[in-house]
Amino acid sequence: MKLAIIGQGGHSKVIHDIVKAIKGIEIVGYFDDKYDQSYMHQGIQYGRVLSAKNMLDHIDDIKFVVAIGNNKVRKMIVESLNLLDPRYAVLIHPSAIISPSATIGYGSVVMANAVVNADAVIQKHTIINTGSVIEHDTKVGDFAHISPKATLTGNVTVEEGVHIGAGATIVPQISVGKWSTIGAGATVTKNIPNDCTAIGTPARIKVGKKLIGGGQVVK
Ligand SMILES: CC(=O)SCCNC(=O)CCNC(=O)[C@H](O)C(C)(C)COP(=O)(O)OP(=O)(O)OC[C@H]1O[C@@H](n2cnc3c(N)ncnc32)[C@H](O)[C@@H]1OP(=O)(O)O
Repeated sequence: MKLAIIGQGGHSKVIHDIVKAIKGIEIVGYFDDKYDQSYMHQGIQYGRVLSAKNMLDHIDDIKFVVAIGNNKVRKMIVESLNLLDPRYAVLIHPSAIISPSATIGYGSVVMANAVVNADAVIQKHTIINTGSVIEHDTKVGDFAHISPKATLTGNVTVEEGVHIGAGATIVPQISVGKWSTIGAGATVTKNIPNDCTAIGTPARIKVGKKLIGGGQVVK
């Protein structure tokens, strides 16, 4: 497979290592807005993010991955590129364990030692980061990021754009609403609405300096 990597920050270094570990993938382009102009070096194309699309003129079977950790920026770039879903690669580190009944959407990346169990549904352009666990029947929405060592237990729903912080745990049956953030190390025991941040054990919703949960202001 020929692959162009879009984004050249810290997250993309890890994706680069995954690509090398998978074998059989040839990197044919790196794209980032840090490159002022397009140029070719040792057979690899470099250029600004949106110029990645021009690769389609030269390589019919090329695939892309948007290797940017920020969920909103990743979505913005995918929308700007406006490519068909199958143009995006699914990259899974060889040490990850994926159930045969789980599904992983286009553009998603599963990092080393992650586990995705039976009937889990991972949608598009997600990051299933190092050592995270996605348990049976759990759904992870488009553009979500499950950080290292986070655990989504069974039948959890994580909606579009959610960021689950490192080491956080979501207990069974719970849902986390669109574009919300769960702090590192939190334990989420109640449903979390859209567009908010929750921290701690049990997790409370953060409103400015205050933490709100179970209908009462905790602090
Ligand atoms: C490979 C990778 O690196 S993947 C990236 C993984 N990234 C993560 O896991 C980060 C997840 N993000 C966090 O945990 C963040 O701290 C957030 C989003 C929860 C909060 O961020 P902010 O809104 O900027 O909060 P801020 O840093 O101002 O802290 C506000 C208060 O909450 C506390 N706080 C912040 N995060 C947490 C947390 N995870 N758990 C408990 N308390 C926290 C702070 O100590 C501070 O307390 P204080 O007011 O008593 O001093």
